[in-house]
Amino acid sequence: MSSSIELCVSQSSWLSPLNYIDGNWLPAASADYIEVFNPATGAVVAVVPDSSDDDSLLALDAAYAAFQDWRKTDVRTRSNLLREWHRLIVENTEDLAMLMSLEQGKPLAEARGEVAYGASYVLWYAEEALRLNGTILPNLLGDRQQQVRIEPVGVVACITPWNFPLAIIARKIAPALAAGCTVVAKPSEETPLTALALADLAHRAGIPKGVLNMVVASRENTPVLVKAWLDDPRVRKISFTGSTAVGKYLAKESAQTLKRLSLELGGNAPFIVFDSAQIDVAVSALLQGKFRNGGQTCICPNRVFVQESVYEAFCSALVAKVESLKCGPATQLDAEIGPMINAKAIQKIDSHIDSAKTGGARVLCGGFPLSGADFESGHFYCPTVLVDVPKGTLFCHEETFGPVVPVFKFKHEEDVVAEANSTPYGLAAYFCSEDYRQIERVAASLDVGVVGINTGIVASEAAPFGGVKESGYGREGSKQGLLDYCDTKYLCQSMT
Ligand SMILES: NC(=O)c1ccc[n+]([C@@H]2O[C@H](COP(=O)([O-])OP(=O)(O)OC[C@H]3O[C@@H](n4cnc5c(N)ncnc54)[C@H](O)[C@@H]3O)[C@@H](O)[C@H]2O)c1
Ligand SMILES: O=CCCC(=O)O
Repeated sequence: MSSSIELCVSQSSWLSPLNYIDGNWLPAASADYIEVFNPATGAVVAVVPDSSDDDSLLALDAAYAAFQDWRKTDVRTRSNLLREWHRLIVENTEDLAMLMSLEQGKPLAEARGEVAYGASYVLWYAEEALRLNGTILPNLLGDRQQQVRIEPVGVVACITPWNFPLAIIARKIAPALAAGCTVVAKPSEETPLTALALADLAHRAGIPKGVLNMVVASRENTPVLVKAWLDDPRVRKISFTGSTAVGKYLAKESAQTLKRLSLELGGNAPFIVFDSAQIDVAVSALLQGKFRNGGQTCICPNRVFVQESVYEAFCSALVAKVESLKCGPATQLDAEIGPMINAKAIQKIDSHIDSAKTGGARVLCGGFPLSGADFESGHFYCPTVLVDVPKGTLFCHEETFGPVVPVFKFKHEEDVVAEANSTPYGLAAYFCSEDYRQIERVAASLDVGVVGINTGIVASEAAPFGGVKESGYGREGSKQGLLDYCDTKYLCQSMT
């Protein structure tokens, strides 16, 4: 029998938030609002401002003004403010996790994990800020000294998706502030509450007014709100995480003012099981990666390729595990898979499964949305394993973003590597093998930014995270995630 709780956020201001601009909490200039829903129940959790370009320009004015001082603020002060922000995030883990589960649906244990994960980037960049050194070049010119300085790019616009409401925005804001940039941010309209709570904690940490600004808008108003930033030369960088379609639009529209871009876009990760793999290791790696956030993770394995000699053994071990996964709302403490974000997500999953079934795939478990009292909103999908999936089905072209494992059979290493690389995406790839030569060969041949080998969990604040091809460019995490917010300035000074 599972124990259940009420999702209860003790800080009531987090449930009626406003835009955060220049250190103040403001309604939208239009005074319009939008509702935020709990994807597990369909109930309205809160209302937030439906902002437009008036609001995004106000935020930009504040960020631009604040940049003039923040860029000159000594690095120790910036680092200490980030440390204090980190401390408050950790101290408020329970409220942040409850809020995240309410608006995004992920199980509470996973939401707590995301708070720790997101906070780890804030601490990392508080530390890395202290090591952002320039260089004096070797004396080649004799009478002139050459030095290279690292400077903040300026005002950064951060635009984020709904699937990791805390971690993704934290790992943009923290390095931007560490580098000396100021920020205008727009979280997803599906999950703005956690981001606004982070802004509240940044305010309490003492981050000066105007350094961080956050505005929220409906899907309808978002293009006009963001266009004001795209067209304005004061915004020097866009850091975006979301779909490839929107990423391409931002790249095109920001070309007029030649902004720097970091684009963390969609993926279609392959997961390859070679015949030398340990089956139990491969199954558990797949479960870790695939079912994170109910399959709604950009680096989730989306296509599973299994070598023919281990195909039957792997599939039956996999099905036994998948059948035992527990779905439910975050109010049930033993739930492992929460709801999908909305009804459109359920339709997409169904369409991928239908396309595979039409091509001859067999469903070994799941294959349908869940109904009943625990699944009130209709947004829960039964964890699914499909086998004998033919090439060319929708799984091969688009990310599914749901708890579905399509399994493809393969014979030869070179064929599966070609197949793995055969999408326009290049974010993550995984494989399981115990053959060290094969590990080296395959890791080198996969056209992606992130590779998991005998593991399904790869991300950490110390690692550069990001993709190649149509999964985008730029990296988050690691030193590189800080340098992406910096410009290089070369000084050549006469010494005579
Ligand atoms: N590579 C990564 O690190 C990573 C991480 C998480 C999610 N994702 C990807 O994000 C997608 C899921 O998130 P989503 O559905 O929120 O993506 P999305 O692209 O629809 O939305 C992302 C953000 O962009 C905003 N947006 C939408 N239209 C816009 C426009 N015309 N101009 C400016 N902003 C606009 C949205 O309001 C939201 O804040 C998936 O493709 C997933 O793979 C990638
Ligand atoms: O969805 C993408 C982010 C996932 C991660 O940070 O590991």
